[in-house]
Amino acid sequence: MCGVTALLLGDTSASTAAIDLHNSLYFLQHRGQDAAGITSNQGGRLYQCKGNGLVAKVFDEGKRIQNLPGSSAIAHLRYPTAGTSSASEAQPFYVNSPFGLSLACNGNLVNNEELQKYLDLEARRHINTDSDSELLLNVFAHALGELGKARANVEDVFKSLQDVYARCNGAFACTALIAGFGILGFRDQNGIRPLMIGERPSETKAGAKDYMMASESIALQQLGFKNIRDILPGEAVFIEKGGHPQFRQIVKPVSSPTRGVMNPRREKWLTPPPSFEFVYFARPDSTIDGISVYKSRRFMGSKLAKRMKETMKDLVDEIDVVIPVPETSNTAAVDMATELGKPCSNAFVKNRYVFRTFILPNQKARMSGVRRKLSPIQSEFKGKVVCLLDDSIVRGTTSKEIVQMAREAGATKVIFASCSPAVKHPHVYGIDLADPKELIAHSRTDDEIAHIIGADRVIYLDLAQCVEACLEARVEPVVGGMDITAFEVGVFNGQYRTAIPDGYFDHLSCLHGKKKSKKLQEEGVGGGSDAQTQPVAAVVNGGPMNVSAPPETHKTPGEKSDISLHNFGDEK
Ligand SMILES: O=P(O)(O)OC[C@H]1O[C@H](OP(=O)(O)OP(=O)(O)O)[C@H](O)[C@@H]1O
Ligand SMILES: NC(=O)CC[C@H](N)C(=O)O
Ligand SMILES: [Mg+2]
Repeated sequence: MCGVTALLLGDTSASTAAIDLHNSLYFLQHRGQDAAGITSNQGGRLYQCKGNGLVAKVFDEGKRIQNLPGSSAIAHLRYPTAGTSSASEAQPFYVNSPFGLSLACNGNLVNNEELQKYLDLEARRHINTDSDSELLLNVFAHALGELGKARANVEDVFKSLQDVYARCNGAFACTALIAGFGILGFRDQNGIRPLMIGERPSETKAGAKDYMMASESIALQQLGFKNIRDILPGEAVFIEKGGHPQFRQIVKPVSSPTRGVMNPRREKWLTPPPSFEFVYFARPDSTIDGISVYKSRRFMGSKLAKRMKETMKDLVDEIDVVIPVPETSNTAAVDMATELGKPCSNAFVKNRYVFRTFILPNQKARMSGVRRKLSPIQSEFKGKVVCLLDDSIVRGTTSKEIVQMAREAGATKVIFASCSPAVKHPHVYGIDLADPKELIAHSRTDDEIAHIIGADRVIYLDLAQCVEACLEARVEPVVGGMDITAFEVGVFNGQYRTAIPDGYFDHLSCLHGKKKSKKLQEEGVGGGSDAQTQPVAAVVNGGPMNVSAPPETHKTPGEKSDISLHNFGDEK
């Protein structure tokens, strides 16, 4: 679940877009901890800094931002779902033709093989990594190039996007930069990944406005952007240098009985936001598709408590205390405890120097991460029946460790409650949950799950209640007459929003197996590092990279067009 942003300053002579974008990445760090990057644009030149690691590391605490001049820029935070964790797959991606394009993508495509063939045999474009986002960028670049123009206009950009929507199957919310021309944002026709846009007055040019796009509203809000509106499913927005946003519905939202259909009476589109954003991914201080993440989590907590009172009354009576598993479930815990009529205790302390564990790249790191991150206040557990509350149980890594810690601290009974329904199916739209065998709830009963994690009882929120919680948390009408009636809930019920090609899951399991053995090799179990075989973009500690100059399109006359690539990571 990556994070993307883009900024175009109203003052085209300003050179500071990367400063704000660098800031924006700190607000979205929870969406991807593996890699980060920014591409900026000054005149006809693109500048780039990207690499593996947290934002602070990649940009050397901000020191590298001074090498990213320009009044426009795009940025990315990566949590890999396709390809590998190599620094060469850090984003934004760049292609020189046509015009000099750079793209950052949050999402996951499910027809990569088909796209690879198309790009190889028909479009004749070279793909240098295993990243699906590089495929998407090349589909777009090819369509734009095929128009055969020396200079593109806004209509050309929108027209080329039609090819992206037609060929790319899966989820994508992207920001892109066209050298010397402007910034672009677009969201797939299912609206599976979020993207929004806001505006603020320019600080340096009277009457002009800055425009920024981001995966979550909090990044826009904290940087002073107002009039924040979601980009709609199937919609794109292009902002030309010195211009205003131009919106275009590239394709209609997908029609299905439950979503993306035109409501004939109200002439509104019904759109399904992604449920996992509300359960886990997004920050509670963000609003997505008009729904407050904070409120949705509070409602999930109170609804789960109601379900517990209905289905396990005797056990509820025994509970002494409700204890959230920090950090995401903190928001739901007070409402749950209030509804149950029990005290709530922050009896697990989160180490503030350890980040999210679920999105770490391998199981060993995830397991050691939990103990490093969470520790119990012993007195709050000793001799008590505790109800531990988490937002989700996915692989069971956190719950297993946490239950054990609660018992070690003296709890007499442990009930484990999950604010989301059981995660039984792979996530195919941007969460690294490809292999169902990794999911603790896949083909298991609640009792079996309780046994595995060592709890006396496990209870989940109902899918219908989870959806209700999100619907009740609406705080703003969605623009464009979109109405929300349903959510993307494939992980819970196995019904996906897009066609999944035959053999896709087997293919993913196989890739996953390969990645695992590669990881073991890197860790020395089986020997051999692949440091010699990195794709060319993975230049260790970067330096300018010699690539062909983009054509003279969208450039101020006399300006040079080249790109300085500065990649970090893959350090062995
Ligand atoms: O069953 P699992 O595979 O362990 O996955 C679920 C857990 O992972 C996440 O926590 P994480 O530490 O990533 O983030 P948080 O601090 O935001 O809760 C989530 O909040 C659950 O606690
Ligand atoms: N989580 C995401 O959005 C990942 C983007 C892309 N699929 C990658 O693996 O880099
Ligand atoms: Mg958690």
